[in-house]
Amino acid sequence: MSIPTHHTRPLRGLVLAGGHSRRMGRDKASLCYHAPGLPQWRYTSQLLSETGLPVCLSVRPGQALPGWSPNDPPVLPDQTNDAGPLAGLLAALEAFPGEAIFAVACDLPLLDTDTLRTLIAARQANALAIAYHSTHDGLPEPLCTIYEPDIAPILRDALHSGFRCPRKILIQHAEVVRLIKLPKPDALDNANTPEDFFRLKQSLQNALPLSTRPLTTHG
Ligand SMILES: Nc1nc2c(ncn2[C@@H]2O[C@H](COP(=O)(O)OP(=O)(O)OP(=O)(O)O)[C@@H](O)[C@H]2O)c(=O)[nH]1
Repeated sequence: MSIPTHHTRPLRGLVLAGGHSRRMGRDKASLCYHAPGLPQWRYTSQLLSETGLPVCLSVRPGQALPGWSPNDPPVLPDQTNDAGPLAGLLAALEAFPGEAIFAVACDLPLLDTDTLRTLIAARQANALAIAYHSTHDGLPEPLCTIYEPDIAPILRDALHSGFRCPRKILIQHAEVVRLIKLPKPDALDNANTPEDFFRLKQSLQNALPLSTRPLTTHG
């Protein structure tokens, strides 16, 4: 009889969209980088779906996602108020026991399916989390990361003790975290401020062939 290993557990995508976006000054999940009317929460969810994963959308309690319809993936509210993305992660691990969660922030406009697929292929027995090294400081990137089900007690303890920074949790439990190199160095550049929004939107437009670039960079 084969012994079940972590990487054989079913995997589910989770779009983290429950932030307050205070630095951006408007809801980061609703910003459109790729096409008018395509909010970043839906774009991220589509990327995860393209890798073949079922997806759900992580929100704060009582939060409505603008534009959400029953054709979109289901919404999963946090069980704890104002605890940041850790609350979303834990809500998903508890709602889908025995499943691993691929948690992806909604503020990564340069993310692509290759980056998601590379991380999925890096799952291995005994790694409770699989993450990329940050291009900027080499530390774990906690919000484009696979969390195996057995990491739930670690996250629950952290949440209850008020230690709510997912990156610090991964650093503190480095012995169960597998870190790999990002295939595309800017894939996890995140947009926190209006300046980030315009810079990353411009960078996406510059990557398009000249003939297909829109006339305006605003949207
Ligand atoms: N489910 C859930 N997701 C969150 C929560 N807080 C942040 N996120 C998500 O986690 C990711 C990173 O969020 P941050 O940039 O750290 O925080 P933010 O609240 O969105 O932005 P700031 O208010 O500017 O700090 C984003 O995808 C957020 O939508 C939360 O309380 N619950």
